[in-house]
Amino acid sequence: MAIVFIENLSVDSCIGVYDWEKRIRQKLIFTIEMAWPNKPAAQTDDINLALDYAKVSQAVCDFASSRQFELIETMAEQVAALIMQQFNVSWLKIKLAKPGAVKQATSVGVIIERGTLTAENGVSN
Ligand SMILES: Nc1nc2c(c(=O)[nH]1)N=C([C@H](O)[C@@H](O)CO)CN2
Repeated sequence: MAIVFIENLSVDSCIGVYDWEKRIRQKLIFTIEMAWPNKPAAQTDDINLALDYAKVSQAVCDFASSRQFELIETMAEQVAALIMQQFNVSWLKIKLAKPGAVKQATSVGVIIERGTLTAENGVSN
């Protein structure tokens, strides 16, 4: 199985349920795992056959920093859809943390998994 991952991608976003939150920007931290058949890229050493984690990271930053939602659930869902559509990813897992949200906790957030793992998208060798 092959997974391309992005760990602790930090983005400032306008996110939150309460009125005061709609007037500020808060830190969101994305950790993303994406299934990808890595063998073609590894065998040819060709970035065009790889899932480019730099391009995915930029797309997530651009999206999350320019959109406004109340719930982190909505943000996670929309980012999942963006990655799956724009980068042809058929399975992914996103952990989205909002570290400043609960004073007594290091972090809070959601984890979602979308799509299916198949032999074609990376579950097997
Ligand atoms: N499951 C969720 N619970 C809460 C969310 C959220 O997005 N998902 N958001 C808030 C507030 O915006 C909070 O972050 C303010 O401290 C509360 N609970």
